[in-house]
Amino acid sequence: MTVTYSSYLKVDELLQCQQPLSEGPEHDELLFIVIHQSYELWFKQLLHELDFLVRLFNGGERNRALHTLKRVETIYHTLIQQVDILETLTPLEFMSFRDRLASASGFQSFQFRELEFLFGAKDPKKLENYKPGSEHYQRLERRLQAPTLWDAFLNFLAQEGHEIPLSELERDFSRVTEPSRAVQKVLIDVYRNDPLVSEICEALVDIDASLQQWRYRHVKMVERTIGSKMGTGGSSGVGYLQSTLFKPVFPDLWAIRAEL
Ligand code: HEM
Ligand SMILES: N[C@@H](CC(=O)c1ccccc1NC=O)C(=O)O
Repeated sequence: MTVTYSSYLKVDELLQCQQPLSEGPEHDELLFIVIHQSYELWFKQLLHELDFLVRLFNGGERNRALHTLKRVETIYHTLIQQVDILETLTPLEFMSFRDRLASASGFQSFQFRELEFLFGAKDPKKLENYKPGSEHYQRLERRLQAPTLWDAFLNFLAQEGHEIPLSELERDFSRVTEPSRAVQKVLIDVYRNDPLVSEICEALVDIDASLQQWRYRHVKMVERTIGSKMGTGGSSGVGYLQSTLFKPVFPDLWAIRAEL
């Protein structure tokens, strides 16, 4: 069969995937679904790029790593911009279908959790939201045990001849990355002596800043939409989301800035 725009992109299948639950249905529910589905598609693309990036770091491919980092950052930029659209959803518009969401919540986005794990925000408690043995559980379990993007970067630095302690390279990957003074000393040296690798460091800082910015935009959007209501996922809502702010995923890159 000839390939056409619709057959290649599976447009008919794609357009079947937006199924509002409200009576009517309520006008604004479609926007809510479309926004979330587009986030999930971009999460898929980000996981694809970041898995590739881990391989590029392990293979010492500095130029392609930098190129991929720039693409990742551009996608995050778009994800942050998308919050603008959701901010046009007023509290009354959201309330017109919110009860239909029952206990469903962004809490349950397994791709979001996979991204967190890849960035090093490891937390076995996050698995409790999924059924043991299910595909989503297995995906998360695999990511919990796997080296993070930062681990791959440290591996790359070690291959380039930098003195990364063995305790960092062979750490327990299922744990959060802790700041390390030895790594910070290497990074300071990189910033002073290796322009391309320092550009890679800056691209990592850009991404870290974007992750934090997304959280900030999400919590302010939530605050204007549901105020102090509890979250459908069972958390306190805005208060819980505020507690997730200002946690960098690459703390060593922030720690050294006063010494540069
Ligand atoms: C009107 C729009 C939205 C509202 C009112 C909202 C509200 C909330 C609330 C209250 C929570 C806390 C968990 C809970 O108890 O439910 C939460 C978590 C979350 N939301 Fe949203 N959200 C909205 C849109 C989005 C969008 C578009 C995304 C993109 C995928 C998203 C992703 C997430 C994620 C990933 C979490 C978990 C955060 C974490 O645990 O660190 N949300 N949201
Ligand atoms: N947690 C939100 C509901 C919500 O936003 C949501 C519900 C189902 C699927 C995705 C969602 N988005 C992010 O949390 C609330 O408490 O209103």
